Amino acid sequence: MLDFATIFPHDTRMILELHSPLDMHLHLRDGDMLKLVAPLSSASFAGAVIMPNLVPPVADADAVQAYRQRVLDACGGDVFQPYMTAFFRSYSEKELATLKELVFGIKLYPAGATTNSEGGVRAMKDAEGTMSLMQEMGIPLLVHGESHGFVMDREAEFLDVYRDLATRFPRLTICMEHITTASAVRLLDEFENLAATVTLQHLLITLDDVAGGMLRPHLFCKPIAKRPEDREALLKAALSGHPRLMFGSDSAPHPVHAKEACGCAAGVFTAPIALPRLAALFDGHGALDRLQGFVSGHACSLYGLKPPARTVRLQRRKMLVPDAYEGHGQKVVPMEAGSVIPWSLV
Ligand SMILES: NC(=O)N[C@@H](CC(=O)O)C(=O)O
Ligand SMILES: [Zn+2]
Ligand SMILES: [Zn+2]
Repeated sequence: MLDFATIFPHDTRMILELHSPLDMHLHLRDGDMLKLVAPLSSASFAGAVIMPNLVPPVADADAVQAYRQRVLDACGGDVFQPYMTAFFRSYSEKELATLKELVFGIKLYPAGATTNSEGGVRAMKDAEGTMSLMQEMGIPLLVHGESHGFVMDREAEFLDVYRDLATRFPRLTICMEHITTASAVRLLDEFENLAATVTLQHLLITLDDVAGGMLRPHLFCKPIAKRPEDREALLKAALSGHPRLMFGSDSAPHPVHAKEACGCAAGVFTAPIALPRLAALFDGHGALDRLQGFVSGHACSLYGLKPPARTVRLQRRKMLVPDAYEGHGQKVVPMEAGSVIPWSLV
């Protein structure tokens, strides 16, 4: 695996080759939605960490294996490695031993914090036994880190939980999923066993973009986008190549009728624009050489991943983002629908 992407600046089109890009946090759903969105991820990425918040959640070995097969079937012919996760609950040592062979990690949701998380953890102390087994067995813990407090403060309030877990389980790799605040970026540097993913939207937008003018349902997600200084801190960490910060799109498709509704579902659909939009962002900051690490290298080093060898080529040529993606009776609207991105997949 090469450390750096290959850049061909002499080409007027400017081609960027990414080696085995990975999406470290992805919702593919199931059924017809899975059939529509899986190929849009496998067209760009060599692999992805697949979230388990289906209804019912993916919470045992049989469910993981069956879901993995449905994901592979939906990706068609693309070489794509689904890194499966199981929904956190109290698991026995025997169950964890079986799961360890099948999953990348176990994903903890505080009960009710986000989409399909009702069966999540109600009291963190009930989770300790399983976490301690995970630590012994080397199974990473992925966390949706939000309290049940005021919406803008939920992540900041959860940071004490991360601190506590990182201290009490020093050999457990804990990934703070989709961080949105400057304080979470600072916490990353306090503990070697903490890692984090960050989404495309949280590098680009603030709450102003969601609700500062006309309400933009397709930018509404959990955790909600925060303040300009938070976005700056996330962007700075990503562009500077922070080794424990990884790209995780959190691409979370909901049918258009669930987004354009008086009760709007949380989740931004970014899978098909993620890599071109990231290339445009990193290019705009003169940091294209940092993209390979962000979308693959950091994750491979941290978790010892060996994704399938695949080269994904991007070019500095315009992409018009479709108004919607439709198929299999489903319709989903991507972020930046109808706009032009200066980069595209070759
Ligand atoms: N991010 C979101 O707003 N929604 C995600 C769940 C999650 O990752 O929290 C979803 O599954 O829709
Ligand atoms: Zn989440
Ligand atoms: Zn998510």
